[in-house]
Amino acid sequence: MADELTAQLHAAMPFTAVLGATALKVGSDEVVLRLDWDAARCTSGGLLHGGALMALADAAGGWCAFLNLPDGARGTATVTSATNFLRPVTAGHVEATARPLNVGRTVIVADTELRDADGRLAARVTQTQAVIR
Ligand SMILES: CC(C)(COP(=O)(O)OP(=O)(O)OC[C@H]1O[C@@H](n2cnc3c(N)ncnc32)[C@H](O)[C@@H]1OP(=O)(O)O)[C@@H](O)C(=O)NCCC(=O)NCCSC(=O)Cc1ccccc1
Repeated sequence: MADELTAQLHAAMPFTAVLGATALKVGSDEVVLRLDWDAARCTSGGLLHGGALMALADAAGGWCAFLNLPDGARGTATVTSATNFLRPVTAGHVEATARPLNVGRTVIVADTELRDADGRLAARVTQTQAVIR
């Protein structure tokens, strides 16, 4: 099941394959993606790169927004994204859980928590996704 979801993720958003993200759960109420810590994904000091964390969160939030699109919409695009990095990820993995904060006619706001392998909140991302018709 996870392999199938990951194949869907990589087909829909090819950069997630380059990133090395995997999909654990996909639904309109919650999308969960995962990224393993790896030295190649780090900035200095062995910290998982902020851009990698933001890319993971964007993919989770974007997929969640897509699954909440109103009838007649054909897609979604990120128009703003705000991130707070609350603690570094230096080992293990990080999981991004995206949920819809508000589903509007023209804009969907997704709220995404990134937690480390111990379940600690490492970052929080709020994204605004445009509804494309
Ligand atoms: C250090 C601080 C910024 C502030 O912490 P505070 O508000 O004072 O919070 P608090 O005291 O509660 O500590 C919480 C935890 O913080 C850590 N820690 C705290 N102090 C120190 C210290 N002196 N030294 C070392 N670590 C320290 C420690 O783990 C601690 O946990 P513990 O208590 O040991 O269990 C923290 O929020 C942090 O590391 N955030 C993550 C930053 C990050 O990983 N950014 C991404 C990579 S950068 C990038 O790629 C750029 C980029 C971005 C975007 C795009 C492209 C590129």
